[in-house]
This record gives sequence, structure tokens and C-alpha cells, in this order.
Amino acid sequence: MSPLAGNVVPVVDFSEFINPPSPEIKQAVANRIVKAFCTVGFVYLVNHGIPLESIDECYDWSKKFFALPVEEKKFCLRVHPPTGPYHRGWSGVANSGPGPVVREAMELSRDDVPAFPNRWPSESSLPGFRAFCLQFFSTCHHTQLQILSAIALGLGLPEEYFSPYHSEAENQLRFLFYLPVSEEALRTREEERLDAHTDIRTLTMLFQDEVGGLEVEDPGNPGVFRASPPIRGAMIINIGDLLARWTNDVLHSPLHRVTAPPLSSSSEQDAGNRNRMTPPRYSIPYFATPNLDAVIDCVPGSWGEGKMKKYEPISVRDYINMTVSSKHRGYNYVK
Ligand SMILES: O=C(O)CCC(=O)C(=O)O
Ligand SMILES: [Fe+2]
Repeated sequence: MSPLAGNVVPVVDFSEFINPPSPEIKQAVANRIVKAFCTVGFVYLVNHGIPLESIDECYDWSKKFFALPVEEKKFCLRVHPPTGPYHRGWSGVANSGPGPVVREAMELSRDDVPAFPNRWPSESSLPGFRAFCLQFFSTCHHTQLQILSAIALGLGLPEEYFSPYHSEAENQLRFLFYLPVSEEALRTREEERLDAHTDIRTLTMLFQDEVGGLEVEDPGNPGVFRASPPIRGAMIINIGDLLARWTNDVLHSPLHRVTAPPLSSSSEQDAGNRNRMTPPRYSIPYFATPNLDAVIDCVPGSWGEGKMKKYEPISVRDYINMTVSSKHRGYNYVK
């Protein structure tokens, strides 16, 4: 069976958007992306311009970080004020709530917000980590702006429509480490790697390793989740709540979750054995966020004659504060 069997997320080649042979072809790529975002809310992007070596190196750094002794990671203990989009640092053992710990996270952003500094491990414990992360952060920002240009074009807006709103890179890079856990417990939903949720911000660019387990709500069958298996080198992108609102719900912010990876055929006879452990899983989401003082109002063309405008203008800061406090209750490192 093809590894993509049952998958509902289209695969789009971004190379012809980055280096378009003609304006028509560029527009066609943009249209494909927007079509996917209007329905399933997700798209796999291949040939997106971020080199495979950088992605692989990013996983290596993430693994090195999570392999640090707990005392070193505690040095980066996460700060999460009750409001705002500021999440910086490591969360795992100490602040992860009453249930068993099934994941750890390390979050960072731009390095020049004195009120909310990043929480780096000491340079001697992980030399080069900080420099790599900041470089990867800006690489992702560059690609994020290209994706936003594609979305603007696909919506019939000027190509640079969303760019000025994202000039400050208030984005968040998150390293996720899902610990090995009983496969049976995941399959019976006694444990969750990550509960079903929607993302809050503009969009999320996600890199996932080869383990699998990401599932996306099927737009044709609400409540039914379909596996979105990893494609080597691809990123998978989803719309966040803020962009859905900004487009008057023309774009869809999809529910997604992380559950048990598919059983390999060689291990199927072993299914149900409570001692079988899932492999650890590493993923790297990058959350694009508009400038916090920007005010977003439903984009032109999303409302008018016969199309009601559903939302009033709101500042990004107010929107995020409102949403963070009301959502993601099961999401223990975003509380
Ligand atoms: O780990 C994954 O594949 C998904 C992560 C995710 O959805 C999130 O952090 O919001
Ligand atoms: Fe998510």
C-alpha cells in the first residue's frame, strides 16, 4: 500500500512559484495552494527552498538538546506569561501537569525582545546551538513570506499583501520530542501524543521525522482523522485561526493531532502487546505570527455583496491574548 494511502492533504511543488517559468504558472501554483487551504487547510510543500541538509541538521540539534541532562534543560525552563504569544524555553518534566509526560518542547523566537529573552542552554553545554537556531529561524521566516505571497496571489490579492504584517518575525520555532510510550496506550487513546487542536497564528510550517503519527481532520468527514505521513524533505503547512479569521473563513484552520504511528507490517502480529513501545518522535513546527500591533481586518474580496463580514478588526495582540486564554486547554506547554 502506498504510504500516502488515505491521505487527504495535497502535495504541491513550490519550485515553480519560487522560480516561475511564467506568471501563469506562478499563479497556478498559488491557486493550488489556496484551494488546499480552503478545504483541508493543509498542504505538503515540496521543493520549498529550505535545503534538506538544514532540516536534517535541525533535527540533529533538537536531538542533542533533548539529550542534555535534565539539570541543563532546567536552565532553559520555559517562561510563559498568562497572556501574549511569548513562549520561550524548555518544558518537560517540571511543568507538564499531572499526567504522564509524553513530550518535551523547546521554544524560541527572535533574539531581540529584551522583555522576553530566549532561554538558551549555556554555550559550553551545546556549542553552536544558538547560532544554528537563529539562522534556521530566519531561513524559515524567508520561506514563510514566500508562502504568504502565494496565498495572497491565490486569493486574488496583491502578492505582497501579507508581507508588511509579518515584517517583525514574531514567529515561534518549536522543537518537539515525543517520548517512547506504550503503543497500545496510544492506540486506545489512554495516552495522547498531542490532542486534537487548531493552531492560533497565521500559519504553521511543520517538519516531521520519519516516525509518523500526525493526523488531520478529513474535510469531507468531520470528526474523522486521516494520517498525514512524513514525506522526506517536505514541509507540511496548515492555516491557523488568525488567518482563517483574517480571510473571513475563506481559509480553513484545521483540527489536527498526533497519535500512534502506523504499525509496520512486520510488527502487526505484535499489536496489542502492552510492552511494545512506539519509537520516539521529533517534529519542528514554525508558527508564523503577524506583528503584534498590527490590526487585521477581513481581506478585500472575502466579504461584500452577498458575503457577510463575520469579524470586526482586531489587533494581533488582542486576538492572541483572547485565544490563548480560551483554547488549547489540553496543550500543557501552552497554558
Ligand atoms: O508534532 C507534530 O507533528 C504536530 C505539532 C503541532 O501540531 C503543534 O505543535 O501545534
Ligand atoms: Fe498544531
